[in-house]
Amino acid sequence: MNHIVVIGFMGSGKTRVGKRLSSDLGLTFVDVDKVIVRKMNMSVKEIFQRFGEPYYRALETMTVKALIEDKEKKVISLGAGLPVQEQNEKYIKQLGTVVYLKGSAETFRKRLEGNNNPLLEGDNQEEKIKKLLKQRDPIYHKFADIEVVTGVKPFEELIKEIESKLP
Ligand SMILES: Nc1ncnc2c1ncn2[C@@H]1O[C@H](COP(=O)(O)OP(=O)(O)OP(=O)(O)O)[C@@H](O)[C@H]1O
Ligand SMILES: O=C(O)C1=C[C@@H](O)[C@@H](O)[C@H](O)C1
Ligand SMILES: [Mg+2]
Repeated sequence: MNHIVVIGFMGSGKTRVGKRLSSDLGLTFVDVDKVIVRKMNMSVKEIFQRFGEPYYRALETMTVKALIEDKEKKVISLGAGLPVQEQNEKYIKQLGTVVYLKGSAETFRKRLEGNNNPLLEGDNQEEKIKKLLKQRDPIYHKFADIEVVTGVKPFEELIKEIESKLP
């Protein structure tokens, strides 16, 4: 399918950018985390706590597979950890045009203050963000058809840049 797929680290703006692209382009917006939360009627944190991370990852893969079969073109934001799971590699490529919102650990640290994500729980959020970003950035880069940097220019300009690069 030829969806528009927004990827990037936690706080990179996948939801905000995805929603805006969908309204500009007249397409439905789908946030994979939200699809799962709705289906399970539980927060991401609760799913991690009750069933464990591998279970959440399996739900992500199921959701992506269903979206590949969805014939209505959409803007889709993927969970930040989804592209990192090897089992999803072949599916992401089948989803559509991938837009990577790249950014610095400092940008994400500021945006993620008070965030409830299970992977950033506890002390030293800054170190956790740096370590995860270092590991994940090359993976996001590998999937990107379009790569833009978030946190350096105003939101409106970022949207214009992405829209000018879309096929
Ligand atoms: N280009 C931008 N400039 C400034 N702030 C932004 C920009 N994009 C997003 N933000 C802000 O950063 C925060 C995180 O954005 P958003 O929730 O869209 O990120 P996300 O990638 O969906 O995060 P998550 O992985 O946690 O779902 C929000 O407060 C949002 O308004
Ligand atoms: O970065 C991650 O691995 C995650 C990000 C969130 O969007 C959720 O998908 C979940 O908390 C895992
Ligand atoms: Mg989001």
